[in-house]
Amino acid sequence: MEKMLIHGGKKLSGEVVIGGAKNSTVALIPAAILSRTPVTLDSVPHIQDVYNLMAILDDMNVKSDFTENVLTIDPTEIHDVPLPNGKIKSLRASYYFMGALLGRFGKAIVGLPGGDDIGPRPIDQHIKGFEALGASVSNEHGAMAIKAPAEGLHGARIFLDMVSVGATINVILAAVTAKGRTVIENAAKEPEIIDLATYLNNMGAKVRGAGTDVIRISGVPTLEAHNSHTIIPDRIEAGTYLAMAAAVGEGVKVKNIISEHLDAFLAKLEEMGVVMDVGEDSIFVYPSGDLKMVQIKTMPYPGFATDLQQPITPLMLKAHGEGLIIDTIYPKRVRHIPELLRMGADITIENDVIILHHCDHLQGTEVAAEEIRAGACLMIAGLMAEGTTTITKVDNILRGYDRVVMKLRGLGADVELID
Ligand SMILES: CC(=O)N[C@H]1[C@@H](OP(=O)(O)OP(=O)(O)OC[C@H]2O[C@@H](n3ccc(=O)[nH]c3=O)[C@H](O)[C@@H]2O)O[C@H](CO)[C@@H](O)[C@@H]1O
Ligand SMILES: C=C(OP(=O)(O)O)C(=O)O
Repeated sequence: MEKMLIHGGKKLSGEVVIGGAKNSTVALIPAAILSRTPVTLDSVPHIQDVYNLMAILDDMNVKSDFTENVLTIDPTEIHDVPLPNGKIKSLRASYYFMGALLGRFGKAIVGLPGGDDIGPRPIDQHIKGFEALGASVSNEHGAMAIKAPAEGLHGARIFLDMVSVGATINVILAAVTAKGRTVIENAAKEPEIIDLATYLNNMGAKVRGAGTDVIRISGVPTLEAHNSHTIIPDRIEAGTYLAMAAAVGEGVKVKNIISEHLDAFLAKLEEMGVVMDVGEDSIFVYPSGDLKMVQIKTMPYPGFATDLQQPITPLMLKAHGEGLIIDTIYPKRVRHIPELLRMGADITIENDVIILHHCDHLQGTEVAAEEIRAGACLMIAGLMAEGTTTITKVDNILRGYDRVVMKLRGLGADVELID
């Protein structure tokens, strides 16, 4: 298994271009099987999650081709096969095949997904949504067996018990071809949900209200893609490079950004004293002076993203005073903390509250990227640290960060992957 070596202490400068959003891409690829014609996606990130989804498509006789940043998917010869195991376990978003297969064939057998180990990640709201649309759902030896009634799925009113990105998307995927009208209340409002709705609507679906907490869907019989879809920029990758630029930059421009998607994050950087020029689709980060400690509470969008609490942590270590992080989405998402402690950070956890203090010196050592954003945190810490940081379990980073070594080197970082 590969390891990432970071020789710390170098200042970064120059430009980095953000790729298409992982969390859009991993929904758009399963959604492609709803189309009766080939689908083209542009601005696709080079991440392992994409290759794993392509392998799952292949199991269904759906051929795909990924050249440069363009992914073409041909679902015209799709076979309706069960997907109980294999690559399904390699990522979280494989659960979108539940909604997509149900929408396309009226049935699905899909193994329980893998993905980041960041505390409990139940899928009860997905199941509640499928059942409301008329499907029966059972757990058969660890795989979900979902079946529409003989007359097909019907529209329904579904009030989600909590705001869930995955459940909102899965219900949309199943409902776009259900008979009648579906209303999802307390829906997630993430930009990736708007991206999915735009893509499906361009195939002939009728999804209204994406980006608000009430989504209305009028079912249509079939979908056909006729245009290429350009994926929105990855706001989490962008936030990671912005935090990195503020921590170890000597002037870094982060390009291909929709800054409105990062409002809560940018407000926190400003509160810390990070100086930025926010342009139309890029942000320039000036070298940091004295930074102020802040308190962060993660919330569903448009609040501060849980996926950015770890990437901002090393930057907070540079600030003076006591800082707090409370992750209300995943309170146990603290797998980066023991690794940072071993690098010399001053951090404690009390009742799921992360308490941070200023730290003058991080020391490179061997640390493990236990999940994707823990990995992002450790990359930034490694760049700040003296000496060499060796990050193990680097697959967790590569599954979601587009060409990360090339991008870091482009900014002047001394980084390499070794076996
Ligand atoms: C592929 C993808 O897009 N992943 C993102 C998605 O994950 P994912 O879609 O899995 O996360 P959700 O938005 O569903 O989870 C939000 C919260 O709801 C809970 N919950 C969710 C569903 C359910 O049926 N029951 C339930 O209790 C979860 O445990 C969590 O506490 O949103 C998370 C929260 O922004 C992000 O960290 C992930 O990067
Ligand atoms: C938790 C994440 O991903 P996933 O939902 O794919 O595990 C993430 O991207 O931070």
